[in-house]
Amino acid sequence: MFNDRAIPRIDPRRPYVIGPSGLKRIVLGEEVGSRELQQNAHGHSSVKPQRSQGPFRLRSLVVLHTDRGALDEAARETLAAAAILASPDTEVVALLFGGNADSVAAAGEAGADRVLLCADPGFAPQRKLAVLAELWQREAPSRLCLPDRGADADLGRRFASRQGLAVACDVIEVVPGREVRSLAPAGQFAVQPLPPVLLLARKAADARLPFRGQGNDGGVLALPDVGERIRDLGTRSCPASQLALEEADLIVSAGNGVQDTGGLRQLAERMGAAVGASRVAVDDGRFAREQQVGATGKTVQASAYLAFGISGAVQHLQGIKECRHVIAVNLDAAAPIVKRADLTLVEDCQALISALNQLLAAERAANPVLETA
Ligand SMILES: Cc1cc2nc3c(=O)[nH]c(=O)nc-3n(C[C@H](O)[C@H](O)[C@H](O)COP(=O)(O)OP(=O)(O)OC[C@H]3O[C@@H](n4cnc5c(N)ncnc54)[C@H](O)[C@@H]3O)c2cc1C
Repeated sequence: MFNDRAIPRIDPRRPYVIGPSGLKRIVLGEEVGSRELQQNAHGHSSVKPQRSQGPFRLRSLVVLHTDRGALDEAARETLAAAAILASPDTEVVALLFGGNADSVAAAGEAGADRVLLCADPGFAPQRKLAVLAELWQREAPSRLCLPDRGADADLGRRFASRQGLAVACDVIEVVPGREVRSLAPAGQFAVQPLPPVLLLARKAADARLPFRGQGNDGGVLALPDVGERIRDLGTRSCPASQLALEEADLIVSAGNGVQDTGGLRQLAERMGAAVGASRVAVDDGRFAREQQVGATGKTVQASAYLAFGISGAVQHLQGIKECRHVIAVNLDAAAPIVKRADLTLVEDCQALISALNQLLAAERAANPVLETA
């Protein structure tokens, strides 16, 4: 175990990183790659060069579940990592579950040289394992990369276990030909010899590659009927109010500027959002202690954090530093939250909460399906 808080990442903008042990860790093809990137950045060329023209002798396989054909950031990062680690004679082959023609092009841009598509029947691990096992045998890749999240992580672990292959999870760094480093608790990371199956943590690689893959269409793989014995019971949604704040993707949060707490709770319920609060609003008894966000409350990671009447004191901002988008509603255009927010509405929050509630109520009345959703 190493104790190193400054965790190095695979960054294609740099041809390599020298680690604490003095090892050159990440090889970004040739040094030419970084010069091409600089040229692109200065507008000398808008088309990215191909990582490799081939011919290919080896293969690296990436398996991804798309979101209705779209590649999310974790998928792009995994393709980028595979492409960064591939030698010029290694072809990056991507298998996309639920992909379409658009995803073939997107995967090519993200670093794939050949893209294979396969239907996604949902949770069907045995059928997917059969496809993957066949592909593994046919292509004989030297490495399999998947994002360590959701369906990809599940399939990667099952595949490694079924094939008796060593696997590294939560990988944040790869030393080509040698070892991988994975996240471990308390700012540490664990080191293990480079295994054939890599499950990559978020941000293990920068998805903005200075090159692209060949993006060839490798055709469609059929899902074999292997008599799936695992039954998919589907997913059930629970009211956002029952969700732990740390798990919520959308949070409506109230500060001292919110007087209409009933209206705010109603808005959160109608938006399917969890409710958070500043310490002042909690101390005042308007919200429960477990709803407090900040240094002495919860640290949240929502995609969108709506801050109503919150000044944005440093202790509060500490709790929302990992939120993707922050929208602030405040009467004071100079409040500190404005600097952190991606969008600020200089507006009375009572009036806005009431208007949004009316809007959502009217929308539900016009579309009763939303009422039961
Ligand atoms: C050791 C320590 C730990 C702390 N930990 C935390 C913590 O974990 N979390 C936390 O939140 N705080 C914490 N605090 C408190 C923090 O310093 C602030 O006091 C607190 O965050 C302020 O809460 P607020 O923004 O809701 O209230 P205020 O500072 O009172 O701000 C209210 C804001 O609402 C705006 N406003 C008022 N009326 C309206 C209206 N009608 N419409 C729109 N906007 C309006 C105002 O312009 C203002 O910006 C901590 C403090 C200390 C010392």
